[in-house]
Amino acid sequence: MKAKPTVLITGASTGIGAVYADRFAKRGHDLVLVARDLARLETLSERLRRETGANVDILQADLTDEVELARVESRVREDARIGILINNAGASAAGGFADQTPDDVAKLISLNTTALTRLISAVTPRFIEAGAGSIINIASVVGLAPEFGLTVYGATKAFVLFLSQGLQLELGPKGVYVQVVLPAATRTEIWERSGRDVNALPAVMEVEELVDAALVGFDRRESVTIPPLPDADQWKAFDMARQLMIPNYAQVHAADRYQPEKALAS
Ligand SMILES: NC(=O)C1=CN([C@@H]2O[C@H](COP(=O)(O)OP(=O)(O)OC[C@H]3O[C@@H](n4cnc5c(N)ncnc54)[C@H](OP(=O)(O)O)[C@@H]3O)[C@@H](O)[C@H]2O)C=CC1
Ligand SMILES: CC(=O)[C@H](N)C(=O)O
Repeated sequence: MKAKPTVLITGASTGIGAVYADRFAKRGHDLVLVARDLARLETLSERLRRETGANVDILQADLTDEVELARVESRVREDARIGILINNAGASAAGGFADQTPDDVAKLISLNTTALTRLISAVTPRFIEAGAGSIINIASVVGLAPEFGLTVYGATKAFVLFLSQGLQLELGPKGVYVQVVLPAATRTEIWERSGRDVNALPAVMEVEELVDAALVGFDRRESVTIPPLPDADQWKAFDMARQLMIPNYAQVHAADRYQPEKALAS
């Protein structure tokens, strides 16, 4: 048996997921690649087998389809060789909230949050029992900035950040490492797929640089990795401001500014 855990990567047919596949195969890991486009998955897996000698399995699945998602859940639940889960598959959508139909919105939520959460839920009991395992969740800086105008997409990514931080607190002491990665604009097909021109953006990172930077964070066992953010202290200050509010939430009375008599007087 190989000493290195097998890595299951969702959304591995192209973009960020395909580069993760390349990098983990070159590090000596076997892979399970998940996406819808079988031809692309086969081309990538053949190249990786040839170049690295890795065992590469393919699981063709639309993660918004309950039955197909259940097959991927079974795989992560039952295959004890899988020790790293990369929740990368995701999509964005053009236009503002009012331009998107209820079905558009539901599909984004289903792929970006429900599928990701179900896969973590499926793998967690096994990782806890082993006292080991890693989960990499791909969020986005958009989840920190409603100002970008990608409201539902950003909300799904805020969910991924929150979920990852909660899981770090719950699973970290049980030996499970959870990393959340927040890329900013990266040159992949996601832009064209969501009807936007990547070349119109002011600054775009190349996908290899993004993944290699995220792996530096992974190797350091960082909890939150924001490859494009120049000053790490900005994230620390933001997170500290959030934590400083926590002791102030438990109160018997509403704050003075909400006391009706004081509000009337002001
Ligand atoms: N590129 C960017 O600027 C940024 C990207 N991100 C995030 O990075 C992640 C990867 O995106 P990126 O590589 O850019 O995007 P791409 O569009 O290049 O790749 C998306 C991947 O997800 C797969 N996928 C899409 N829909 C489904 C589905 N329904 N079921 C299964 N797989 C699916 C695609 O494969 P297939 O079509 O074969 O199913 C593909 O492999 C996403 O979560 C995205 O939100 C975050 C911040 C910035
Ligand atoms: C890929 C997107 O749609 C988004 N702008 C992001 O940077 O996450």
